Amino acid sequence: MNDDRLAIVVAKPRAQDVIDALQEEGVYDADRSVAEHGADAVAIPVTEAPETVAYREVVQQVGQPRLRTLEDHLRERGWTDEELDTAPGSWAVIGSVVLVDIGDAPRPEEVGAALLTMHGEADTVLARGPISGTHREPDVEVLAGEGDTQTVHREHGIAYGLDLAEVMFSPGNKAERKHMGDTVRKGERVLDMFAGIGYFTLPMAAAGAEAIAIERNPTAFQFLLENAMRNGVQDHVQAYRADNRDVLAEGLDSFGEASTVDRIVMGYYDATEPDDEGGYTYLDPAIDALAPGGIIHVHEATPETLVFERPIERIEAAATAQDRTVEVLDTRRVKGYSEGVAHVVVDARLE
Ligand SMILES: C[S@@+](CC[C@H](N)C(=O)[O-])C[C@H]1O[C@@H](n2cnc3c(N)ncnc32)[C@H](O)[C@@H]1O
Repeated sequence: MNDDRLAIVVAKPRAQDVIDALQEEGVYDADRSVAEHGADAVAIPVTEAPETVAYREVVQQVGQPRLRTLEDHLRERGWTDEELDTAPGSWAVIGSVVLVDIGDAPRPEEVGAALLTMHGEADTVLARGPISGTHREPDVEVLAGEGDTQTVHREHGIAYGLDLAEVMFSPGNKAERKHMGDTVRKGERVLDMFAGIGYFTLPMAAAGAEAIAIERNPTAFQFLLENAMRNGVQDHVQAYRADNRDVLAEGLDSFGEASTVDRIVMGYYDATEPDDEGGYTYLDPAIDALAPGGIIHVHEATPETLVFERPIERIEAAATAQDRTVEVLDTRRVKGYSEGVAHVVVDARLE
């Protein structure tokens, strides 16, 4: 473990009080010298975030010290104000990996080293490039650390094993992953058409749903199977490595499943894509497989001017073509997708 991954910064006159409390709680290594930080403050390296009673008492007396920011770290490395303006404002910690959009920042490896110092739980920092292709494969570059891109990310009680160099993980979809676990009922039959490593399948199966998960990327599929076992839900996940259109064209019943499901998740930006014949590539087979009264969760990357209108219109058009009626239950913005384009979800019940 890096010795200086986490540090608290306090004004010098009070620093000794804080050090005493930290030593008492065993989170400060007394053999290490206290680093000078600016003219009037001291950076105190600690081995874990201090959450202890004695520490809180000190904070009550001297005020809340602050954790060192990325800006603090880069300033120490000589970054100018102008350069700091280009430093990343946010990043994600996924298991043992820090994932950062490096943008126009100079000296990315210094950003990597600083982030590694700040995140004691991480051993690798990756710069995130574009995610491309229908398999949604990421392009990443190791900035700092051991370069181990395989990790297990824990979120809302679910463990997601993955290799960030091989498959995507979208930190911005966290609330949506939780929502899918919260929304299913025990015993419900659900179909995850774009399952990936189990982003939505796992929380739904853990909540008691019986899930059919389809994923065509072999690497993501391998993680999906491992993750079902990792979370102890393998008996509630029936996984198919296939194109969902092929599975649905055959009919779920030809695979020994019930012919329809109660709920379908379409976690793919192009889920509402029209086809060349006036229909919809994925919506048509999905609606066909949805039981009367079933619920569909449709994701889309939507231009801001068309937010909610376009995905709702497409769902309605596809449903009408199959003599089904649509009740929109909810609409959500998940995150920004690109300049002027939002990642949105529509939940709808189809009678
Ligand atoms: C965008 S990723 C999953 C995103 C995920 N829902 C999330 O929250 O981050 C979409 C997945 O669908 C898979 N996929 C795309 N088209 C597919 C198809 N026609 N059949 C099966 N899987 C497909 C891709 O390989 C990818 O793993």
